[in-house]
Formats: sequence, C-alpha cells, structure tokens
Amino acid sequence: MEFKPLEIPDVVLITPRVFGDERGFFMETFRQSEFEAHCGKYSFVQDNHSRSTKGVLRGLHYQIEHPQGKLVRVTRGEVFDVAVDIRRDSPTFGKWVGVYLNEENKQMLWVPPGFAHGFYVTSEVAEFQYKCTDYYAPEYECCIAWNESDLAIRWPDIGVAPSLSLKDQKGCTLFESELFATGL
Ligand SMILES: Cc1cn([C@H]2C[C@H](O)[C@@H](COP(=O)(O)OP(=O)(O)O[C@H]3O[C@@H](C)C(=O)[C@@H](O)[C@H]3O)O2)c(=O)[nH]c1=O
Repeated sequence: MEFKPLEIPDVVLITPRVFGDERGFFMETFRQSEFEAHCGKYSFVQDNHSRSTKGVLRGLHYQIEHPQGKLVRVTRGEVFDVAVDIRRDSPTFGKWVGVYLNEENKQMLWVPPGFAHGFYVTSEVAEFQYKCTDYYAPEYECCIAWNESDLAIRWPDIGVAPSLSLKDQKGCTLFESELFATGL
C-alpha cells in the first residue's frame, strides 16, 4: 500500500497493491500497522456504505462533538471526494483538498477528525464505503454548504446540477458553523 500525504498533509491518499489474476483481483483494503505508521493511531468503530446516482452531492458533513475520522473508498463508479480542514488552530484551516476515487484506481482517502467531508457523484451510480473512528451522533452533526464561497471548492463540471438532501440544502457557511464553539 502506498500512502501519499496531500496538500493538507494530514489528509492521505492511499493506493492499494492490487493482485490481478485469471479469477479477478485481490487487495488488502486496511492493515492496522501500516495505517498507524502513516496516518496515526486510530481505532475504527463503524463501517458505512451508501449508494448514490449521478449528480448526488453529500456533504460537507462533520460532528461538533465526537468528530469522526473517515477512511473512504469507492467500490462502484466514481466520486470527487473533498475534505475541508476545520481545525481552528490549523495552519490550513478553511483549505480543502479533492481527489477522484473510483472503482478503477481503488484509492482510499484518509480524512482525519476535524475535517468536514463530502463527495459528488460523477458516474451513473456510485457505491461509497467508509470506516469511521467514532459513532454517528446526529445531535452533533453539522453541514457546511457545498458551495460555501469562502471555501471556493472547484467541484467538477459534469453537466448535472448537484442533487442535495434537504439537510444539505440548509448547509451553513464556514463561519456560521458551530465549530468555534468546539475543541475541533
Ligand atoms: C451517516 C449516518 C446516517 N444514518 C441514517 C440517518 C438518515 O436517516 C440516513 C441518511 O443519512 P444522511 O442523509 O446523513 O447520509 P449521508 O448524507 O450519506 O451522510 C454521510 O455523508 C458523508 C459525506 C459523510 O461524510 C458521512 O459521515 C455522512 O455524514 O441514514 C445512520 O443511521 N448512521 C449514520 O452513520
């Protein structure tokens, strides 16, 4: 497995070693010792799986208490995946990184606690799977708007307007968000 820190170095792009043969392929998708060496010591307590159609945009989500680190990947289709640094003491506070994750590159993104996370589906269908370091806690969940102008995220132009959940349509700005009230 190859671990590549991105422009925000705590966000790490992971490329698995894929063993193809006449039966198909095999790859390790998580190995605690290697993950710890490159990304830090975390334990995962919840695994999630969502399916979305083209143009669906989920995010940008975070929890003001019990922040979740997420190890994310795509097992079908493709998404443009985005992590926004909302750790108020961070030199990269308010900065974002984005990568295409798809079933071909099989890459994974490590999004540490203290980041808002979201993705935009660029294929007809996308299956998105991820491990979380803390439990879902809806009472602490917040959403920053995907098109928040202070973030200026360059989402890909796929000719389809983003389709958002009701909750995500009510996303707030970076500064309206409650993050300043927390220890993120
Ligand atoms: C996230 C989540 C949702 N749910 C339920 C609540 C709701 O009824 C239904 C759909 O929830 P949501 O609309 O919040 O799902 P979704 O918009 O896919 O939320 C996810 O978005 C991506 C970008 C993330 O980063 C994740 O952490 C998570 O916030 O599933 C759980 O039971 N457990 C969970 O961990």
